Amino acid sequence: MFNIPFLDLPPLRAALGTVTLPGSKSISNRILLMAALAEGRTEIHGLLAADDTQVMLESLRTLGVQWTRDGDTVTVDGMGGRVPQAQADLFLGNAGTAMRPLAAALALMAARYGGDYQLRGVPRMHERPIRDLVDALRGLGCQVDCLAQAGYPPLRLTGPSSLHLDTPVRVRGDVSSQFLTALLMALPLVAQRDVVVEVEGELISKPYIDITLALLGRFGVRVQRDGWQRFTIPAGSRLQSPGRIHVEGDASAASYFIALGALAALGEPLRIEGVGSDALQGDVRFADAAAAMGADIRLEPNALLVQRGRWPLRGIEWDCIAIPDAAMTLAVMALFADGPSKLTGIGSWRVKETDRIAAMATELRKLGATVDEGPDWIRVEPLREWRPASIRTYDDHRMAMCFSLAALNPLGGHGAAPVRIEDPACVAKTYPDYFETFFGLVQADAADVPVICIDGPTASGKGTLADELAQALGFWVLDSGALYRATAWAALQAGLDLNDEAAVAPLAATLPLRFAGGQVYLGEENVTEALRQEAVGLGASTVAALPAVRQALHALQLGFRRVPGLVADGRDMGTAIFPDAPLKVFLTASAAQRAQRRHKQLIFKGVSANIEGLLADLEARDLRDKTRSASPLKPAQDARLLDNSDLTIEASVDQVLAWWADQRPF
Ligand SMILES: Nc1ncnc2c1ncn2[C@@H]1O[C@H](COP(=O)(O)OP(=O)(O)OP(=O)(O)O)[C@@H](O)[C@H]1O
Ligand SMILES: Nc1ccn([C@H]2C[C@H](O)[C@@H](COP(=O)(O)O)O2)c(=O)n1
Repeated sequence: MFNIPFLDLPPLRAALGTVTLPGSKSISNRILLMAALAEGRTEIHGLLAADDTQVMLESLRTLGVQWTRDGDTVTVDGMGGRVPQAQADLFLGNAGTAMRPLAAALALMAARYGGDYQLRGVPRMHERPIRDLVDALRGLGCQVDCLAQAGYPPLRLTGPSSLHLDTPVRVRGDVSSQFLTALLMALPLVAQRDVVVEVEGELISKPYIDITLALLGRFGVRVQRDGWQRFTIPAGSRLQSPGRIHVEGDASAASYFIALGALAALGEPLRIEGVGSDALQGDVRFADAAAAMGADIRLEPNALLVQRGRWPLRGIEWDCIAIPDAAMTLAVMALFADGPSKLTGIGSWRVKETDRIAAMATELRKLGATVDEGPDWIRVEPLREWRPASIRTYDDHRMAMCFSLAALNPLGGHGAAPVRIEDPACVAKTYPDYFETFFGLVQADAADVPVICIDGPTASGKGTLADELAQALGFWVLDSGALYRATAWAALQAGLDLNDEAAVAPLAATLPLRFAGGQVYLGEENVTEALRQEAVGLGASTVAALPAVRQALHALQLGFRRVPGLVADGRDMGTAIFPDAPLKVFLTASAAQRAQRRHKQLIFKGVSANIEGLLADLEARDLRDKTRSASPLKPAQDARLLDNSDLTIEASVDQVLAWWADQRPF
């Protein structure tokens, strides 16, 4: 996950490949709660691993429910209708799918058996209304207190108290369908007689109620539904584990990849695995809206294949009442259309992680779009001239994910503007690896992918600086010295003369080199430590002087220029490999300082070294690197010089980040 203040996306041109969706958030949290309330043990496969499911799991643990995790399988020992802990204080972050159902289940259990539970969350959770559920629970006889503001969390649920199950429970359905879901999941706990729930007002997000009913069915509870106004939980209903259950892929998350396919899968379709025509989730109907905009979509039972169809996309008017979460993606797709698009039925956006209508309108305007909004609708004009924009995400995972699609702007006409996503880690709520997955599918012109070059002599701190910059910006790193070191090491292993260009160059051209998890492998062998030996460094300096070796490693180095960007460390990054890089830094420090740093580094690793010897080796290496004819070590004409002899690592990093910030258009 990119746990950094912002992530810059370069302009993107195409998409290709296969994505396997993470488990659905809505299904994961419903199943977790039902499994916890049920009798018996439930093995849940494909559970979403994200913040919202984590808060549910932790809350269940606090309540005394036993569970274990093995990869994406979680096994829950059901508590059979009675919470082991009669008292608990639960923190539920901003997870509506945890707050509402837990509130209903714990209120009923406190009423029946006695108890004292407090439910709280992040500040935004305390602004999200829960009055309709509180009113319904109070109507049932539960004791529910709003601890701060009436109608909002935090809540305190206490008991015992007498429940009135003989008259229908009334709940409003026009703010959030989660209130009804919460009651439907909790009421089987007390259904000694038929319990009737009546919905007041037009029920929104009906497909989510379908999911609830289908999952209750898997847990042995057959709710009778009369239209969308009346639901009966039959007397004697009890949640019983189905044994094993599988969580289907997240259909709301699929919307980003459906859009990606519609915009940018030009030759062959993007394959999206985890949801398809068999999906329980209503958000899969997002595919209808995308198709209406012109996407070419094929459905398989558990997969979607999407490519660009009509182009530009068609502007649409769409009632999104059934697909509120996925509908945000349509608002960004609308930028690529041939006319305006109007999305209606999205009043619930106002009470989600943020006021999504306001947030969406504000951020689309930053890109240059004309946007109108109303209480429950938004109208977006297509964009002709794209502006680089820094997108605020409001701690809302869906803002971050759907605005990643704005980086496809070169496809929209006169674009090619980078897009900055602020606080990209907010995707942790439902899709921690979203950006990694996205980057694995998209393609950009190499010239659009930014590179920061850090060249300089040995032990000046290039590698340290490159790693820190890459970490701060979410970029890839190229340690080009490792390629020369690996060549020297392989040549030494093969008993070659390091000056034998004809023998060493073919070795460089076919190096089975692999970087993984901060380690360097040659074939199956981990050579990380071996390559850092001083003798190998000196050997690298020798083979690096051979033009055929440099030529053999050229294409390999270019291949590291990948979305979202690269920090490249070496001797000729700015002069020979990435001459068009937007920022080149030539990093130096006095030879005495560098010898001292290397000495400290070696002693720390437990390698004995003497400072005079190191200084002599380092000066010999400098001389060879600077005086060779092929790509000698020297600053590029447009390089910024940074002498860090008297700078800390942090100060060097801050300086380069400041130079980088000056270049960015945000
Ligand atoms: N500004 C700095 N101040 C003090 N120490 C530093 C500074 N920058 C780097 N160092 C330390 O110097 C040592 C050498 O740094 P590093 O390995 O990054 O150099 P390098 O230029 O990449 O070397 P090489 O070219 O040999 O790979 C490390 O122990 C690092 O922590
Ligand atoms: N782009 C590069 C990177 C490295 N070299 C040579 C010169 C160095 O002495 C040797 C080892 O590099 P290090 O790991 O110390 O950065 O490799 C080069 O010529 N060009």
